[in-house]
Amino acid sequence: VAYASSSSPAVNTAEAGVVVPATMKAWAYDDYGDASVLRLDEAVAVPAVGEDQVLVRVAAAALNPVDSKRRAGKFKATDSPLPTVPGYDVAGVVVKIGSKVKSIKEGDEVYGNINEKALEGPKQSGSLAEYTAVEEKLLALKPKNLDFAQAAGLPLAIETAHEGLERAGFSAGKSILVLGGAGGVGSLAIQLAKHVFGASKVAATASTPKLELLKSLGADVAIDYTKENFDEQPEKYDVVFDAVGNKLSLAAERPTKQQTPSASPDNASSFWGSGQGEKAVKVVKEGGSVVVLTGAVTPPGFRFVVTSDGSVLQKLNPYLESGKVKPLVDTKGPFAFSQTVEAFSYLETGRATGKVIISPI
Ligand SMILES: NC(=O)C1=CN([C@@H]2O[C@H](COP(=O)(O)OP(=O)(O)OC[C@H]3O[C@@H](n4cnc5c(N)ncnc54)[C@H](OP(=O)(O)O)[C@@H]3O)[C@@H](O)[C@H]2O)C=CC1
Ligand SMILES: CC[C@H]1OC(C)=C(O)C1=O
Repeated sequence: VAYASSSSPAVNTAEAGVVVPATMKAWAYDDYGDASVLRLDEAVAVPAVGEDQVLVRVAAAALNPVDSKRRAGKFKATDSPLPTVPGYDVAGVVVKIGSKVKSIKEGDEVYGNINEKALEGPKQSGSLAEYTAVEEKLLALKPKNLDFAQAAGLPLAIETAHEGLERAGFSAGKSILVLGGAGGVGSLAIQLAKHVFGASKVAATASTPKLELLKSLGADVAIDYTKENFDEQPEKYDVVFDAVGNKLSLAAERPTKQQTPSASPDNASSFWGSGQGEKAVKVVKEGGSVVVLTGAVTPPGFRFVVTSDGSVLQKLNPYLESGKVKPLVDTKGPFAFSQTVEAFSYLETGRATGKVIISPI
């Protein structure tokens, strides 16, 4: 199947000893729907490389909720044309560079989120493939101490955590409550707040089995949301970061699950949380802000959509290479490339601890 490419078709030829095939294996879908629309295509055209792009031989990819929401057609109005090869996060080796590429060379080990604007025309040919083409400005050199699977899980989640903290004006000496501290974004929001921004206090929520994990990431206080409601605590915070987000209902709309102390995560298992933004405003200090990633938002809450930026990864690389900030890979993975549907099904339970990784590819 040929995929439209944003650049003039380039002939994939042998360059500098690297043989780039004309076709590749990739996961794709022709229609919107649940994970059953995914198919493994053995002969997808290797994407052409624009003058400002590089071609990456994919070693690992990470799944994000936006992949599932996009496949469900939630953003079809601004999506690129079908068929789609999904996947935002990539880690791999550069095998071809465009004529205007300056800071990356063939053989470099890189990582990044391949879609500058997550919902506005995401690439038709994504990272769940043997090759993907991506703008140099969206990539950074992989941290030397991380393997490809660990690196692949960082870009979109760490860029979201970083952008949310920046937009909230978070800074040293401030306090923060992270809702959903065990997730891809939440686990990085805790670490960045504590170890990069210099938080005076970090509190976070998760279910019972994950409380010690929150502490290990840097949380001073771990709140078990199955036993207590964070919005009934007396403490108030300079920033509340809602990294739980909203549910993904592929089926007909269901009533929003109200979080109650007796609720167990299993009751919410098919949801990405139930949008905690409204309750978050009850525990934010006067003049503080609430970071909302999806769903309803009321002031002092704000919502944003992550922008991919290789320079943010570059800036955070020292924290990653020193071990101050660590990737969290869900131990059910990494999933084999052939197990991508199973991996999406697991992600869509809303119970992933850190990132769901596909590797090797
Ligand atoms: N606006 C934007 O640009 C972006 C938006 N998002 C959105 O943010 C949300 C989170 O994304 P991501 O981190 O990748 O999601 P994940 O799939 O990684 O989140 C899974 C985690 O959520 C936790 N969780 C679920 N419900 C609750 C709850 N009620 N309270 C506390 N923790 C809970 C689970 O912990 P447990 O098992 O203990 O419940 C689990 O560890 C999604 O809705 C996503 O679409 C993400 C990135 C960018
Ligand atoms: C509405 C926010 C949307 O954008 C991303 C990247 C998600 O995961 C979303 O839900």
